[in-house]
Amino acid sequence: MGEGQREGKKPIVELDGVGKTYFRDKEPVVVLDNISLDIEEGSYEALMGPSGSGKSTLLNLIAGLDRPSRGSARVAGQELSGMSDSALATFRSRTMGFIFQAYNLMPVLTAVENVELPLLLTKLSRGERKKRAQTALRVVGLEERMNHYPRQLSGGQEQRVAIARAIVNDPRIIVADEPTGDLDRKSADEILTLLEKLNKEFNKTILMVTHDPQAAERATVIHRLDKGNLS
Ligand SMILES: Nc1ncnc2c1ncn2[C@@H]1O[C@H](COP(=O)(O)OP(=O)(O)OP(=O)(O)O)[C@@H](O)[C@H]1O
Repeated sequence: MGEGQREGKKPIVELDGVGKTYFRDKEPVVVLDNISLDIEEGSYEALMGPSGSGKSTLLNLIAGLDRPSRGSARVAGQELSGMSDSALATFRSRTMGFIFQAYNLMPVLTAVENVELPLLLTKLSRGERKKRAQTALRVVGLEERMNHYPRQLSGGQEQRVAIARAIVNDPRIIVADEPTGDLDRKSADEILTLLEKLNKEFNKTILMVTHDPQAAERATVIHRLDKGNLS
């Protein structure tokens, strides 16, 4: 047995001494101080903390939307800190699914066309793209609405379309920033149940930023961020 096999699988997210400093009027603002965090593949983890504590900044670093100022961020086996913009874009399109509070659907596109969008960057044929988009809509229970426009859908349904769009490229990790922030309790619970299904049935690793304690409780691990550090 090789050394690697004996050690077992490495975490899908490995942050070591990660910091992020922004500059405002040339003054440094330390948003993340010294974050070390491992996330195992297949886990469902929540990130909580007061407003301005750096939750979205941390999520964006893990997702490859931004780069750390200090430290090492290894995600899905790749070191993100020194990566070029184009390498980061490739990393995101292969590894990440994104869900935001504001669903960010294109109003002029139907549900199925919105879900197909991430696949336009791939070499898949038109027919294959449509088939995959329909499959993703089936997973979120919205196949019947595939030809509806966003304005013809409820907020909860719009978020389900956004989730279908997030999973259409079969990402290993889903990052969700306040995915239930704009929804009533019932729709929020439906979205949380769907995220649980993606985690349990499809083995997606999920990292969710939330202010909602009921949402965080559905995750298996809750991390708390305070003034740029995990407590
Ligand atoms: N691009 C940027 N340039 C300068 N400062 C930034 C930038 N992005 C975030 N910040 C600052 O970093 C701090 C943390 O922001 P962040 O959005 O990560 O917090 P948060 O915990 O997600 O907050 P909230 O719960 O209110 O969304 C804030 O003080 C914010 O103003």
